[in-house]
Amino acid sequence: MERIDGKALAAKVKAQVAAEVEALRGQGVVPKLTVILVGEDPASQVYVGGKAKDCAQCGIDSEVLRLPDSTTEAQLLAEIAVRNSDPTVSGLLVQLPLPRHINEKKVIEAISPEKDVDGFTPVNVGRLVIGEDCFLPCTPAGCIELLKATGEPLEGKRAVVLGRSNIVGKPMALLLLRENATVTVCHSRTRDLPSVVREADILVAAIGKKRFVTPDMVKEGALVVDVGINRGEDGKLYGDVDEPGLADKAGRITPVPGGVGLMTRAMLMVNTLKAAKRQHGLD
Ligand SMILES: NC(=O)C1=CN([C@@H]2O[C@H](COP(=O)(O)OP(=O)(O)OC[C@H]3O[C@@H](n4cnc5c(N)ncnc54)[C@H](OP(=O)(O)O)[C@@H]3O)[C@@H](O)[C@H]2O)C=CC1
Ligand SMILES: Nc1nc(=O)c2c([nH]1)NC[C@@H]1CN(c3ccc(C(=O)N[C@@H](CCC(=O)O)C(=O)O)cc3)C=[N+]21
Repeated sequence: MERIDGKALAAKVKAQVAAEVEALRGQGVVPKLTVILVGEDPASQVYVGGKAKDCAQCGIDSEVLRLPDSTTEAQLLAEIAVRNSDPTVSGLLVQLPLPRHINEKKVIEAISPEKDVDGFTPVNVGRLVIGEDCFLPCTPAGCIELLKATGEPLEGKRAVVLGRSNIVGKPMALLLLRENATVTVCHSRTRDLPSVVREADILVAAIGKKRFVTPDMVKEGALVVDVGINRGEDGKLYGDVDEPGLADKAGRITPVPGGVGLMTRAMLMVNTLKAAKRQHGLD
């Protein structure tokens, strides 16, 4: 299979954002992203560092608020409220997962929908479902951009999404539907999953299991988007798809690393720019 270059596409998207940010700054508007990180999760530390770097590349101001693991839910909600009403903050996100003593649902619901650059709040999810303008969740939006970059039409294709989480699988299915693909969603209760997956012209794997998708499950010529980020015992990153095993098949695949993760970050920059423009009546 041929690789779809997420690094190149992410660089292109960020360059476009940077050019628009520069123009906005000329009009006196400075986009800013605030990331709230609670606790010491090592993966989250890495992701948050990546986001700050992307902001710098795009000319977007960024602020990371690091709160200790002992932070109470009430304290976190109070910090969110401060950013919601701070006009210099364009986009606000709370890095997941949160420590167990904090209710994730309550926290997400506290974020102002106009600053919800993750697209996780019920208001944005609802807008997505009914096809209104909204902040698209970054990972599924990045997957669509990677698929479109292949130049292959998505319309009418049979798409299979592996996984039904609120942040990846479910919104992914909605975005593919919007592209006029015929969409099936698989999960842990799906019967005879390999035979469903074999039907896919477009396969999006987001279940969080290292190399779960084996070559026998993949149709010849398929477009495969590998969302999985699994750290192996060797310390390396592995996708949900056995990419080396697909070497001799026709089709295209996004690599891990170098695929969806980078596009997730690029789409966050797109959303932060969009938030800033809207808050200044420029969109
Ligand atoms: N590249 C990126 O930017 C991002 C990558 N990720 C990665 O994507 C992966 C998925 O993340 P996320 O959606 O948050 O994960 P969740 O754990 O929230 O969801 C996993 C989904 O996969 C399903 N599933 C689990 N095991 C099986 C199985 N054996 N057979 C069929 N279905 C199964 C679950 O089914 P059920 O609902 O029935 O339990 C669930 O719907 C992870 O590796 C994560 O690290 C996530 C976000 C961003
Ligand atoms: N509120 C919130 N929003 C998120 O968007 C969010 C989150 N919480 N929690 C965790 C997941 C995961 N996620 C990734 C982001 C970048 C890479 C990424 O840059 N990956 C690189 C490799 C990074 C590495 O080498 O470790 C790549 O795939 O090439 C991966 C995964 C965002 N998430």
